[in-house]
Amino acid sequence: MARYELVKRSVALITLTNPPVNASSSAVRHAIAKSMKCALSDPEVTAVVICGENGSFCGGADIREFAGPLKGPPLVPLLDAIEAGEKPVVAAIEGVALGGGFELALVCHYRIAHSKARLGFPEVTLGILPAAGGTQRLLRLIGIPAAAISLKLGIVDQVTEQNACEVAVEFALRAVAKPLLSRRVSMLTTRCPPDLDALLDAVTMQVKKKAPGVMAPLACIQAVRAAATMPYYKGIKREGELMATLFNSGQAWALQYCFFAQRTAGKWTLIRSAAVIGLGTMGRGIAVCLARVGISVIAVESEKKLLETGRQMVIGMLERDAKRRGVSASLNLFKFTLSLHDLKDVDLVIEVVFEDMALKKRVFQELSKVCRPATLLCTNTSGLDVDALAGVTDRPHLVVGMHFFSPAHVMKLLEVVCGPRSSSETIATAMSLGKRMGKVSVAVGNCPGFVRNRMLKPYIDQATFLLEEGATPEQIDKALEDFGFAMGVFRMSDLAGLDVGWRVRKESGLNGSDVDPESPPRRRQGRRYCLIPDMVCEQGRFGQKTGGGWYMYDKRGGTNAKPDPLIQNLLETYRSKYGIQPRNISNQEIVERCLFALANEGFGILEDGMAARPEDIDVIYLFGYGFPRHRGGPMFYASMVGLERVLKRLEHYHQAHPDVPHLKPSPLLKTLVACGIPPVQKWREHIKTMHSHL
Ligand SMILES: C[C@H](O)[C@H](C)C(=O)SCCNC(=O)CCNC(=O)[C@H](O)C(C)(C)COP(=O)([O-])OP(=O)([O-])OC[C@H]1O[C@@H](n2cnc3c(N)ncnc32)[C@H](O)[C@@H]1OP(=O)([O-])[O-]
Repeated sequence: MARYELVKRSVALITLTNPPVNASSSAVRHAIAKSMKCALSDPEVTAVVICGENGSFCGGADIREFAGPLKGPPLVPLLDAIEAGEKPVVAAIEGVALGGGFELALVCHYRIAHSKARLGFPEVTLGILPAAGGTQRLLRLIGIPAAAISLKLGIVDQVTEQNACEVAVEFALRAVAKPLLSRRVSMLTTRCPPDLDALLDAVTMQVKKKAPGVMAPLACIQAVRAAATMPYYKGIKREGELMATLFNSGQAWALQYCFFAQRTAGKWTLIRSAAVIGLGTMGRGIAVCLARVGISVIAVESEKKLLETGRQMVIGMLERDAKRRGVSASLNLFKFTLSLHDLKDVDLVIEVVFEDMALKKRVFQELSKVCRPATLLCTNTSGLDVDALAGVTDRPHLVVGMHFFSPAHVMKLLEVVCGPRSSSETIATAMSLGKRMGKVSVAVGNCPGFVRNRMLKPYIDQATFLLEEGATPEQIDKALEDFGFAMGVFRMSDLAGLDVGWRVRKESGLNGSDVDPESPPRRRQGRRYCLIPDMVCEQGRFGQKTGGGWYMYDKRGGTNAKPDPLIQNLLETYRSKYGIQPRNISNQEIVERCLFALANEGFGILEDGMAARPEDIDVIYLFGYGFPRHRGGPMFYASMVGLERVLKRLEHYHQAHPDVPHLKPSPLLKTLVACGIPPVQKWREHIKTMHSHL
């Protein structure tokens, strides 16, 4: 609810953390009190800066708490104590400082505001008045009457275009030696015009005319009178009395009701209830994503034991998630069942069963029978044909892919897979549901692997070919990490698990009993194939979860990757078995082969109309594979390198490895080079095939 840290050795930085607007809930007030105590008692700390997380200082008291009894430390003594403290406190205001948030800023000894910050007292719109000294301090600061911008009025000490927090920390360091007395706003005397009574009477008349019968503005005028005529300690008492009357009035209840009603009315949605079929790792993550945004979820499993395990895991995840966000876990939104018949009324179903087409088809056929005709049927397949599933239902237009990435409740990317028969409304609903769940949703076409996984294949293939040719997993990872990836390809594969890819390769006849016995070594289906990943899996090494994969780990689930002599051995044996003379491979070759193959597939995807634009591909890689943001994404990176150079290098590598089709430059890349290399944003104009929905 508030983070406390020491910056520049002597400034205590208190960051309010209560999304979305850092309202001063009881937990936030408690955290402020605790942090201030820490800051004032720590001899290292010479000054304090208070700011809010995510570009918002504080939206005031937490209105949701108004309905219940007051919990946590009351605001007035808390704010008075901040003002009275012996160390300078600076407010760093970005976004909003409203109501109690503005009052918090007013007790700080200095205020630094971003030029776009909004400061004010909207309490009258809630039927109340600023009741933590706001009416008393603001008037002492700016006098009566006052209307102009904050800096001129002297509300803020500095306006900045920069990061207000950083500016405030520097400001705080300079403020350390200065006396605080004149900075305590409650000690100032309100500047009053000589005709105060006449002025306030005139304003009262105006208010009565403009808002007849409305109590809060009139109470505000009385509070202003108190600020003008009484010392602070009496004025604040008067403010409190006026608040007490307003707070329990029907007008305040009605206005606060309107505040929330207005926001609820805007939340119209097609999807109120959903079902998740399959409670494996993915299904559980998806179920949590749905419940987190208030959608009721029916979770389905095929066996009692699996259902019970899934139930316990989901509850654990929800509780941890709710604790982290400081809200209560939405367990009541869940129903767990073994029967698909319970899904007859849901608005949307997400199928997350095993990656097996026949099984998925059976589920979709069954869903067609049990769900009402308007229910959307979504699949979380990571690469199977969405249209083939649509084909077994009675409503192909309502079938769409929603491809989440593991762990689904953490990873931001969602690929919305548009089949040729998915209707625009279906796609729009899936896209908006993704947005509601806080995902970055990208609409993609229905091709094997969709965008993220389709591009990943050539990238990983290159890495394994480089292993054959003489590189080690450590060397390849290091080159990619130096490029900017948080993890190289092998460390990343160990984290994700190697078994899924192994199974997919078996199913597509690339290894196992379906392989043509006549096929030459290290070739499958007419192209180069590296057997090393299969050999690693055959040893039961599936990555971090089994304690070993491309690296070794100290335990199952361990994350500390160490080079494994066993892998080194395996590589040497492999090379000598197939007569490969290992060579020294440069980091440049590693980066070029992996990243140009990745981008080349991206050009292919654009050409096939499976992504609408290069920006979509880049966003998929930023959020779905941790592509280094400062490189812009694979397509933008290619444009930065220069498409001509990318083309030349691909031609060079393809010549050296003619049995690797992924290195053959895509026709779109050639076209773009031939037509003068337009900027990324214009590539779309050169694509011939466009997907109808993208
Ligand atoms: C002691 C002291 O003297 C007194 C007694 C007080 O301090 S009384 C309190 C005084 N403070 C206010 O009157 C500020 C009221 N809020 C606003 O004016 C606006 O919200 C905003 C800050 C200018 C942002 O506008 P927005 O257009 O960007 O988004 P939004 O959709 O409006 O809001 C985004 C989400 O934030 C929620 N929210 C906003 N302010 C909140 C608040 N103060 N308390 C609780 N929730 C709040 C809102 O319900 C919505 O939630 P959800 O719908 O997403 O679940």
